[in-house]
Amino acid sequence: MNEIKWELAIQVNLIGVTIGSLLAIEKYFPKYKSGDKAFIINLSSVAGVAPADFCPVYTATKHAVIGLTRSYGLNKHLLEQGIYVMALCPSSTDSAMVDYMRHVQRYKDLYDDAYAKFSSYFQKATTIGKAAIKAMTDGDSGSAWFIKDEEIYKINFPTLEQLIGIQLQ
Ligand SMILES: NC(=O)c1ccc[n+]([C@@H]2O[C@H](COP(=O)([O-])OP(=O)(O)OC[C@H]3O[C@@H](n4cnc5c(N)ncnc54)[C@H](O)[C@@H]3O)[C@@H](O)[C@H]2O)c1
Ligand SMILES: CCCCC/C=C\C=C\[C@H](O)C/C=C\C/C=C\CCCC(=O)O
Repeated sequence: MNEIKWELAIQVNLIGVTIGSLLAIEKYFPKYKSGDKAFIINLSSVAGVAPADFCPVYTATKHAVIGLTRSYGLNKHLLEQGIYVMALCPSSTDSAMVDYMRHVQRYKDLYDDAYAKFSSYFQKATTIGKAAIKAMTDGDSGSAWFIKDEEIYKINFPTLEQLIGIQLQ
Protein backbone atom coordinates (compact mmCIF):
# COMPACT_ATOMS: atom_id res chain seq x y z
CA MET A 1 0.00 0.00 0.00
CA ASN A 2 1.58 3.29 -1.05
CA GLU A 3 -0.62 6.21 -2.14
CA ILE A 4 2.42 8.49 -2.51
CA LYS A 5 4.37 6.25 -4.89
CA TRP A 6 1.11 5.17 -6.49
CA GLU A 7 2.59 4.00 -9.81
CA LEU A 8 4.73 1.58 -7.82
CA ALA A 9 1.63 0.35 -5.99
CA ILE A 10 -0.02 -0.41 -9.35
CA GLN A 11 3.15 -2.13 -10.59
CA VAL A 12 3.42 -4.40 -7.56
CA ASN A 13 -0.24 -5.03 -6.72
CA LEU A 14 -1.73 -5.34 -10.19
CA ILE A 15 1.02 -5.90 -12.74
CA GLY A 16 2.90 -8.21 -10.34
CA VAL A 17 -0.20 -10.34 -9.69
CA THR A 18 -1.06 -10.40 -13.41
CA ILE A 19 2.45 -11.55 -14.35
CA GLY A 20 2.27 -14.22 -11.64
CA SER A 21 -1.06 -15.53 -12.95
CA LEU A 22 0.08 -15.56 -16.59
CA LEU A 23 3.33 -17.32 -15.74
CA ALA A 24 1.44 -19.94 -13.74
CA ILE A 25 -1.24 -20.53 -16.41
CA GLU A 26 0.97 -20.38 -19.50
CA LYS A 27 4.32 -21.72 -18.32
CA TYR A 28 4.46 -23.25 -14.86
CA PHE A 29 1.38 -25.47 -14.64
CA PRO A 30 1.56 -26.86 -18.20
CA LYS A 31 5.09 -28.06 -17.38
CA TYR A 32 4.89 -29.05 -13.70
CA LYS A 33 1.26 -29.82 -12.80
CA SER A 34 1.06 -33.51 -11.90
CA GLY A 35 -2.45 -34.01 -10.44
CA ASP A 36 -5.94 -33.05 -11.65
CA LYS A 37 -6.01 -29.72 -9.90
CA ALA A 38 -3.81 -26.66 -9.52
CA PHE A 39 -4.56 -23.51 -7.54
CA ILE A 40 -3.73 -19.83 -7.90
CA ILE A 41 -4.52 -17.89 -4.71
CA ASN A 42 -4.45 -14.13 -5.22
CA LEU A 43 -4.27 -11.64 -2.34
CA SER A 44 -6.96 -9.00 -2.67
CA SER A 45 -8.42 -7.24 0.39
CA VAL A 46 -11.63 -5.98 1.93
CA ALA A 47 -10.59 -2.91 -0.07
CA GLY A 48 -11.04 -5.08 -3.18
CA VAL A 49 -14.76 -5.19 -2.49
CA ALA A 50 -15.61 -1.90 -0.77
CA PRO A 51 -14.15 1.59 -1.30
CA ALA A 52 -11.63 3.04 1.18
CA ASP A 53 -11.17 6.82 1.15
CA PHE A 54 -7.64 6.72 2.60
CA CYS A 55 -6.22 4.52 -0.17
CA PRO A 56 -7.99 4.93 -3.54
CA VAL A 57 -5.12 3.56 -5.66
CA TYR A 58 -4.60 0.54 -3.41
CA THR A 59 -8.37 0.00 -3.52
CA ALA A 60 -8.37 0.17 -7.33
CA THR A 61 -5.59 -2.44 -7.57
CA LYS A 62 -7.39 -4.76 -5.15
CA HIS A 63 -10.67 -4.43 -7.08
CA ALA A 64 -8.67 -5.31 -10.20
CA VAL A 65 -7.31 -8.44 -8.51
CA ILE A 66 -10.92 -9.53 -7.93
CA GLY A 67 -11.71 -9.00 -11.63
CA LEU A 68 -8.63 -10.93 -12.71
CA THR A 69 -9.40 -13.79 -10.32
CA ARG A 70 -13.08 -14.06 -11.23
CA SER A 71 -12.31 -13.97 -14.97
CA TYR A 72 -9.52 -16.56 -14.90
CA GLY A 73 -11.70 -18.52 -12.48
CA LEU A 74 -14.47 -18.98 -15.05
CA ASN A 75 -15.21 -22.47 -16.35
CA LYS A 76 -13.40 -22.00 -19.65
CA HIS A 77 -10.02 -21.86 -17.90
CA LEU A 78 -10.99 -24.43 -15.28
CA LEU A 79 -12.16 -26.97 -17.83
CA GLU A 80 -9.26 -26.44 -20.22
CA GLN A 81 -6.48 -26.70 -17.67
CA GLY A 82 -7.85 -27.75 -14.25
CA ILE A 83 -6.61 -24.51 -12.74
CA TYR A 84 -8.66 -23.12 -9.84
CA VAL A 85 -8.24 -19.39 -9.20
CA MET A 86 -9.33 -17.78 -5.94
CA ALA A 87 -8.95 -14.45 -4.17
CA LEU A 88 -8.58 -13.77 -0.46
CA CYS A 89 -10.04 -10.55 0.95
CA PRO A 90 -8.64 -10.13 4.46
CA SER A 91 -9.69 -7.42 6.83
CA SER A 92 -6.86 -5.60 8.68
CA THR A 93 -4.10 -8.08 9.48
CA ASP A 94 -0.97 -7.77 11.55
CA SER A 95 1.96 -7.70 9.11
CA ALA A 96 5.20 -6.00 8.19
CA MET A 97 3.32 -3.73 5.78
CA VAL A 98 0.94 -2.45 8.47
CA ASP A 99 3.73 -2.16 11.01
CA TYR A 100 5.79 -0.10 8.59
CA MET A 101 2.93 2.30 7.89
CA ARG A 102 2.12 2.61 11.55
CA HIS A 103 5.64 3.75 12.36
CA VAL A 104 6.84 5.74 9.35
CA GLN A 105 5.67 9.30 9.79
CA ARG A 106 4.93 10.24 6.17
CA TYR A 107 2.56 7.27 5.85
CA LYS A 108 1.18 7.69 9.36
CA ASP A 109 0.06 11.24 8.48
CA LEU A 110 -1.72 9.96 5.39
CA TYR A 111 -3.43 7.08 7.17
CA ASP A 112 -4.14 8.68 10.58
CA ASP A 113 -7.89 8.93 9.95
CA ALA A 114 -8.06 5.34 8.86
CA TYR A 115 -6.19 4.16 11.91
CA ALA A 116 -8.55 6.10 14.15
CA LYS A 117 -11.56 4.62 12.39
CA PHE A 118 -10.48 1.04 11.69
CA SER A 119 -7.31 -0.05 13.37
CA SER A 120 -8.40 -0.99 16.86
CA TYR A 121 -7.84 -4.60 15.92
CA PHE A 122 -5.60 -6.56 13.53
CA GLN A 123 -6.18 -10.26 13.01
CA LYS A 124 -3.30 -12.73 13.00
CA ALA A 125 -1.63 -13.54 9.67
CA THR A 126 -2.04 -17.28 10.38
CA THR A 127 -5.81 -16.82 9.92
CA ILE A 128 -5.17 -16.06 6.24
CA GLY A 129 -3.47 -19.43 5.82
CA LYS A 130 -6.49 -21.19 7.34
CA ALA A 131 -8.76 -19.29 4.96
CA ALA A 132 -6.63 -20.32 1.96
CA ILE A 133 -7.07 -23.98 2.94
CA LYS A 134 -10.81 -23.46 3.33
CA ALA A 135 -11.02 -21.84 -0.11
CA MET A 136 -9.09 -24.68 -1.77
CA THR A 137 -11.14 -27.32 0.04
CA ASP A 138 -14.39 -25.66 -1.04
CA GLY A 139 -12.98 -25.65 -4.55
CA ASP A 140 -15.16 -23.01 -6.19
CA SER A 141 -12.98 -21.48 -8.90
CA GLY A 142 -13.35 -17.71 -9.23
CA SER A 143 -14.49 -17.32 -5.63
CA ALA A 144 -13.41 -14.42 -3.39
CA TRP A 145 -13.26 -14.89 0.38
CA PHE A 146 -13.86 -12.37 3.17
CA ILE A 147 -11.60 -13.06 6.15
CA LYS A 148 -11.92 -11.69 9.66
CA ASP A 149 -10.88 -14.19 12.33
CA GLU A 150 -13.44 -17.00 12.43
CA GLU A 151 -15.66 -15.14 9.98
CA ILE A 152 -14.55 -16.60 6.63
CA TYR A 153 -17.05 -16.71 3.80
CA LYS A 154 -17.45 -16.51 0.03
CA ILE A 155 -18.46 -13.06 -1.19
CA ASN A 156 -21.39 -12.91 -3.61
CA PHE A 157 -20.92 -11.06 -6.88
CA PRO A 158 -23.23 -10.96 -9.89
CA THR A 159 -22.13 -12.72 -13.07
CA LEU A 160 -22.08 -10.92 -16.41
CA GLU A 161 -25.03 -13.08 -17.51
CA GLN A 162 -27.08 -12.01 -14.47
CA LEU A 163 -26.24 -8.33 -14.99
CA ILE A 164 -27.14 -8.16 -18.65
CA GLY A 165 -30.04 -10.57 -18.35
CA ILE A 166 -28.94 -13.45 -20.57
CA GLN A 167 -30.85 -16.66 -19.86
CA LEU A 168 -28.43 -19.55 -19.42
CA GLN A 169 -29.48 -22.82 -21.13
N1 LIG B 1 -2.04 -6.56 6.26
C1 LIG B 1 -3.30 -6.30 5.93
O1 LIG B 1 -4.08 -5.69 6.70
C2 LIG B 1 -3.82 -6.80 4.63
C3 LIG B 1 -5.21 -6.88 4.47
C4 LIG B 1 -5.71 -7.30 3.24
C5 LIG B 1 -4.85 -7.68 2.23
N2 LIG B 1 -3.51 -7.59 2.41
C6 LIG B 1 -2.64 -8.00 1.29
O2 LIG B 1 -1.87 -9.12 1.67
C7 LIG B 1 -0.69 -9.15 0.87
C8 LIG B 1 0.49 -9.39 1.77
O3 LIG B 1 0.69 -8.23 2.57
P1 LIG B 1 1.07 -8.26 4.11
O4 LIG B 1 0.13 -7.42 4.84
O5 LIG B 1 1.29 -9.68 4.53
O6 LIG B 1 2.42 -7.45 4.11
P2 LIG B 1 3.93 -7.93 4.14
O7 LIG B 1 4.73 -6.67 4.12
O8 LIG B 1 4.17 -8.89 5.27
O9 LIG B 1 4.10 -8.74 2.80
C9 LIG B 1 4.27 -8.12 1.55
C10 LIG B 1 5.30 -8.94 0.77
O10 LIG B 1 5.38 -8.40 -0.53
C11 LIG B 1 6.75 -8.40 -0.91
N3 LIG B 1 6.97 -7.40 -1.94
C12 LIG B 1 6.82 -6.07 -1.85
N4 LIG B 1 7.16 -5.48 -3.00
C13 LIG B 1 7.55 -6.46 -3.83
C14 LIG B 1 8.00 -6.49 -5.17
N5 LIG B 1 8.15 -5.38 -5.88
N6 LIG B 1 8.30 -7.69 -5.73
C15 LIG B 1 8.15 -8.82 -5.03
N7 LIG B 1 7.72 -8.86 -3.76
C16 LIG B 1 7.42 -7.70 -3.18
C17 LIG B 1 7.48 -8.08 0.37
O11 LIG B 1 8.83 -8.48 0.30
C18 LIG B 1 6.69 -8.87 1.39
O12 LIG B 1 7.20 -10.18 1.53
C19 LIG B 1 -0.66 -7.83 0.12
O13 LIG B 1 -1.12 -8.06 -1.19
C20 LIG B 1 -1.63 -6.96 0.89
O14 LIG B 1 -2.18 -5.97 0.08
C21 LIG B 1 -2.97 -7.18 3.59
C1 LIG C 1 -7.03 -0.18 9.04
C2 LIG C 1 -6.54 1.01 8.40
C3 LIG C 1 -5.08 1.20 8.61
C4 LIG C 1 -4.32 0.83 7.45
C5 LIG C 1 -4.13 -0.63 7.46
C6 LIG C 1 -3.09 -0.94 6.51
C7 LIG C 1 -3.21 -1.77 5.54
C8 LIG C 1 -4.36 -2.64 5.35
C9 LIG C 1 -4.63 -3.03 4.14
C10 LIG C 1 -5.72 -3.96 3.91
O1 LIG C 1 -5.76 -4.40 2.59
C11 LIG C 1 -7.05 -3.45 4.39
C12 LIG C 1 -7.50 -2.27 3.63
C13 LIG C 1 -8.38 -1.46 4.15
C14 LIG C 1 -8.88 -1.70 5.53
C15 LIG C 1 -10.14 -0.94 5.74
C16 LIG C 1 -10.91 -1.28 6.72
C17 LIG C 1 -10.57 -2.33 7.69
C18 LIG C 1 -11.79 -2.79 8.43
C19 LIG C 1 -11.39 -3.16 9.82
C20 LIG C 1 -12.30 -4.17 10.39
O2 LIG C 1 -12.12 -5.35 10.08
O3 LIG C 1 -13.21 -3.81 11.14
